[in-house]
Amino acid sequence: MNIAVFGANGQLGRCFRDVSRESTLCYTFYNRDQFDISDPFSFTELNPPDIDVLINCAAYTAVDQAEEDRSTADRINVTGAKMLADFGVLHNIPLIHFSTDYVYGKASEPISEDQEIDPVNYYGQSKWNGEEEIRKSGVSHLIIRTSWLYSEYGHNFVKTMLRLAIQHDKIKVVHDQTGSPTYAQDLARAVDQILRSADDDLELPWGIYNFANHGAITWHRFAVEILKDKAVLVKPIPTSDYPTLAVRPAYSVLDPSKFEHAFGIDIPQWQESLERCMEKI
Ligand SMILES: NC(=O)C1=CN([C@@H]2O[C@H](COP(=O)(O)OP(=O)(O)OC[C@H]3O[C@@H](n4cnc5c(N)ncnc54)[C@H](OP(=O)(O)O)[C@@H]3O)[C@@H](O)[C@H]2O)C=CC1
Ligand SMILES: Cc1cn([C@H]2C[C@H](O)[C@@H](COP(=O)(O)OP(=O)(O)O[C@H]3O[C@@H](C)C(=O)[C@@H](O)[C@H]3O)O2)c(=O)[nH]c1=O
Repeated sequence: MNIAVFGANGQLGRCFRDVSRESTLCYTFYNRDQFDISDPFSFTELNPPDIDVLINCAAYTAVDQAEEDRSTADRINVTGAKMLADFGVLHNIPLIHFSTDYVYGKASEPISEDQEIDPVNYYGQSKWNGEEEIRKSGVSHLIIRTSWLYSEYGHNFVKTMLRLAIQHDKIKVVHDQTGSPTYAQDLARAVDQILRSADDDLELPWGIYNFANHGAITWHRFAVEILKDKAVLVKPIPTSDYPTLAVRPAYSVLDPSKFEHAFGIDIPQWQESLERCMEKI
């Protein structure tokens, strides 16, 4: 099975590169310089008969910047997603795409896929609009909504905390936002597992799924766990003391049970996954 991965130099893309080294599947990776998902000319470089599955790791993920640069967020998260979906429809190639917990509205208990959509920020809105384009296109798709992704690669909260701990003896982190930290390697491995166990016709239970490591934690407690071996004070603060351009949800814990049941994959607890990641950083 031949798989084309776009946005291959982002953190999730790089986790797919790691997973591909131990996989029986044949992956081809395209970084942004090699393939811009929002540029129609990029698509002329692809040879459809050589591709069985499209995996889209490309996205505009700068949550605060998206508030002020909506057109770029739209170009990548909406138009880019649409162009990949249209390419998939034209050549009958399924698309695996990633979305975010930030598409959901207010919640107070673990969020399932049928929870109301009501993004609290523009990044979330653009990701939702991208999802809609994929659904409308008619392409066979998995849209996997994940949250609080981190890994040894790229920009993420775990690496930011480790960097701040070198620069400061006190870090302030919000204690009133709760979510599900998710190790990007677990997500890439799970997708590879799904594709390895698919039949030749690639008959999969297409649709929308949540994927997050099990467990719920605040950003503050997560920072404390990341920095437990460091000589740094992690002070809990309310969100009002950490003003940002974009609003973040107060409660954003994803329920991944639909994914686990559909694909027979057990997703680890966040503590176990964080430990594996920290060993690699
Ligand atoms: N990070 C997180 O916490 C979460 C992420 N997600 C979703 O998971 C997916 C993967 O995210 P993650 O790996 O963390 O994101 P990253 O920001 O680490 O990676 C995104 C990649 O997309 C590339 N890219 C941007 N625009 C284009 C374009 N027009 N064409 C091709 N490539 C492009 C970027 O290139 P460059 O490096 O040059 O900018 C970057 O390498 C995304 O869909 C994201 O929305 C969901 C929930 C949480
Ligand atoms: C760096 C820092 C952040 N914070 C707060 C701000 C914010 O509320 C929270 C997390 O900050 P970040 O900027 O890392 O988080 P953010 O960019 O909002 O992370 C999100 O990224 C997108 C792409 C997603 O899809 C989401 O699932 C989520 O992972 O921690 C502090 O309180 N203190 C700090 O020193």
